Amino acid sequence: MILEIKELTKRYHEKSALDHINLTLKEGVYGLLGPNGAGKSTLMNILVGNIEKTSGEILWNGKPLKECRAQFNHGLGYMPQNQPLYEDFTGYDFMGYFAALKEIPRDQITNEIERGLKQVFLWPERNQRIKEYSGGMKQRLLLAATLLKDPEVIILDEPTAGLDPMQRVQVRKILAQLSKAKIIIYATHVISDVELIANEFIFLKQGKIIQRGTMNELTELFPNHVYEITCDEETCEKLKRECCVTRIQKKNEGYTVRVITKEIWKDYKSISPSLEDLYLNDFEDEQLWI
Ligand SMILES: Nc1ncnc2c1ncn2[C@@H]1O[C@H](COP(=O)(O)OP(=O)(O)OP(=O)(O)O)[C@@H](O)[C@H]1O
Repeated sequence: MILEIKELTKRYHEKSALDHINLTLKEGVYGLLGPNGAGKSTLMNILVGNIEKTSGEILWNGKPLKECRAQFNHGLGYMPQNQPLYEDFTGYDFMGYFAALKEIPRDQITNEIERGLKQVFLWPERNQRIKEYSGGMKQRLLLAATLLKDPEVIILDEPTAGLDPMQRVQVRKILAQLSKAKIIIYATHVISDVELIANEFIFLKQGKIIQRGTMNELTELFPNHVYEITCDEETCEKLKRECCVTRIQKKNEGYTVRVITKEIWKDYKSISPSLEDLYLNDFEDEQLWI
């Protein structure tokens, strides 16, 4: 399975939402990270066929996607942002509706719905109306509908939007249990959602890929720029003014401050960067400083 994206560009009038994107995706989980307006949804909408690209090429197993769109979409599960739900349906009926849309054969529908609802731990609530579901239950139902028919390509646009930390963990666990023989593209600006489950990370900024790689590959590119310094309040304030501070902990002996620096500080011992450090460094101009 191979999805190749070559020089993909999408322009809205003069503005490039995607600017010559090149990506080769094989089986694995890809964390697509970037702030608001980076181009994540545009990329996913082009892949699923909702919008037209301006230029570039997408190949699915070596064939231009436009020549095998029906076949590609047949094995695709897409969970867009802000997907509407039929609030008067029960969870079970909603799955039935999606199963029909996905043309699951009649004799398999019952089993598929049961498998799907159990997978997201909603089987006991299957006969409740969706309007009685919590936000987390609704997201899990949408995920179950997306996973119907066991798609080989799964595209998720902010699947944990609006969820509390426990519910985020639940969604992460469901995704981590899926078969490895899939291409999963998971777009988010919440690092912790993908940090543990993605094999590779793609950082998108203003329509361009600015970083791409495994955690090791990305962190190796960024040695000696992250420090954890124990200091007094005055130094802590100075660091906040002058550096990118990503965490402050108040302790008995003072403050422990996690800092990303542009220069190498020879007097201090650097620590390994986390994915969040890399993200904050790359998108520093778009973040609020602590
Ligand atoms: N229909 C449209 N017309 C004009 N500009 C658009 C349209 N859709 C998206 N854009 C612009 O394209 C850029 C990329 O938007 P996109 O929605 O892909 O970003 P995103 O990374 O998904 O953001 P978010 O995290 O907020 O969903 C933005 O500057 C956006 O304003």
